[in-house]
Amino acid sequence: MEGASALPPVSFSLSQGQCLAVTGSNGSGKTTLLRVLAGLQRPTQGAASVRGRRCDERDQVFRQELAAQIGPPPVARDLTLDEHLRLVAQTWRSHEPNAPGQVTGIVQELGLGQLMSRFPHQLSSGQAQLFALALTLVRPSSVLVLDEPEHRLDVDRISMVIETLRSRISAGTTVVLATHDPRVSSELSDQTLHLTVAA
Ligand SMILES: Nc1ncnc2c1ncn2[C@@H]1O[C@H](COP(=O)(O)OP(=O)(O)OP(=O)(O)O)[C@@H](O)[C@H]1O
Repeated sequence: MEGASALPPVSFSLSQGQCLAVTGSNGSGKTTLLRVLAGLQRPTQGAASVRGRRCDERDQVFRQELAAQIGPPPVARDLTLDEHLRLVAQTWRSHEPNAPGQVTGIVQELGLGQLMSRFPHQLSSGQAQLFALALTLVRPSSVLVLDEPEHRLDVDRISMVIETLRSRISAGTTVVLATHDPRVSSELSDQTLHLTVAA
């Protein structure tokens, strides 16, 4: 619809190690807000910044700060999960001697060990969701932006994701997540931003 607003006016700031849960009904603008924060979309009004730097995915300094999982990630059909994760870890952590250890740790945290030799198209939808999260966590970041990290997960896997994110937040990572799950919001967030459908 021409002239329709995808996101109502919002304003917030977060300190290091805080978690904001963005809630609201379908179409209220959660993903749009996350896309703005991830620098994938410019707001038509207002501004978003991370550590004083405008959100822009083309800015390499910004990209080093913020990792986002918004929708399914692009994947290579002929690389296994293990190869994907090692590729991302080696790209972002080339100067870290323990880059392979980072992959192992995340695979364990998210219970993906049995799936590492599969291709992405051989995963269930919930397994694909966990893999997408692993791809996001395997690279360094001080800010995580996650769109419905509980999407398609069973209750045990949601607990696993909550624990994984809780440990990142305790270690100082700032998290902004959109969620439809009150448990994710109540167990992780310091602040909640509830969006209502823009007029
Ligand atoms: N590519 C697009 N082009 C035009 N309008 C869009 C586009 N993507 C989303 N919108 C519109 O922007 C508004 C906000 O959508 P958004 O995806 O941010 O909502 P959401 O809160 O994440 O919804 P959900 O809970 O269903 O994921 C909706 O009215 C939607 O129809």
